Amino acid sequence: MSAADGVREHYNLWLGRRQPPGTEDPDFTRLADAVRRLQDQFTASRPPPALAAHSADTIEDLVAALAGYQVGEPDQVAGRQFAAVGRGQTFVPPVEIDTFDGDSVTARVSFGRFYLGSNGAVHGGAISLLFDDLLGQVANAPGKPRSRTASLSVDYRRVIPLETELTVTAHTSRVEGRKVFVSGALRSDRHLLAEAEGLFVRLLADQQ
Ligand SMILES: CCCCCCCC(=O)SCCNC(=O)CCNC(=O)[C@H](O)C(C)(C)COP(=O)(O)OP(=O)(O)OC[C@H]1O[C@@H](n2cnc3c(N)ncnc32)[C@H](O)[C@@H]1OP(=O)(O)O
Repeated sequence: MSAADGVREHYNLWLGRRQPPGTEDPDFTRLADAVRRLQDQFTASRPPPALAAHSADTIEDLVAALAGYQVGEPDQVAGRQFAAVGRGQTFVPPVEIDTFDGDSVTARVSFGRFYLGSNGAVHGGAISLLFDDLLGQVANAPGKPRSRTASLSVDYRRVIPLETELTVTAHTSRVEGRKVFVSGALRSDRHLLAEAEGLFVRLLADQQ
């Protein structure tokens, strides 16, 4: 399967499950996209004081409006909007899944200005976050017991450019008892940029 087949919803891997029918929320998806763009614009902008104050007023009004609709984790929408890039989880870099076969995944990602470290390079923590999330999804793919990250090692091979479409892949390399080892790589069209090795430990009943 590929994204070109028009079955993109099949690759919504979070917890390895499709979004329950009837729970799509296009307005929330739009909101999540707006939050991402706000993060990028905020990071990149140097507004005059009046605009900074006006922006703060506007955002504070929005925070107050949303405060009336707080829900617990089971009812949370953010991170569960599978039609949205990055499933509406605006902390994790915006990943678009292309292929997934149960044990391996290929995806694309482009880091906006929000993820700048310094001197033009993507923040190293954002790369670790990308790998933790994607490798974690592979470890928690459909039919597999729930696991958590015990260890994550990242090798930064080259400076990772902002605002450039990159390919990220992950696959289960081996399983030893409760231990699931997942490998990942981030590439540009010319270079290997970073690699990761993750150890995900399957949870015991009292750890769920
Ligand atoms: C769908 C999801 C997508 C998002 C994915 C995001 C994933 C995450 O970020 S999860 C959040 C971050 N991680 C956590 O909060 C986990 C915190 N840690 C824990 O809860 C525990 O340490 C836990 C559950 C991982 C392991 O604890 P426990 O069940 O007691 O395992 P334990 O018996 O010590 O170890 C089991 C095996 O793993 C090995 N192991 C455990 N930790 C490590 C480690 N850090 N390094 C190497 N090996 C380790 C042990 O040596 C042991 O190996 P063996 O069976 O060969 O002797």
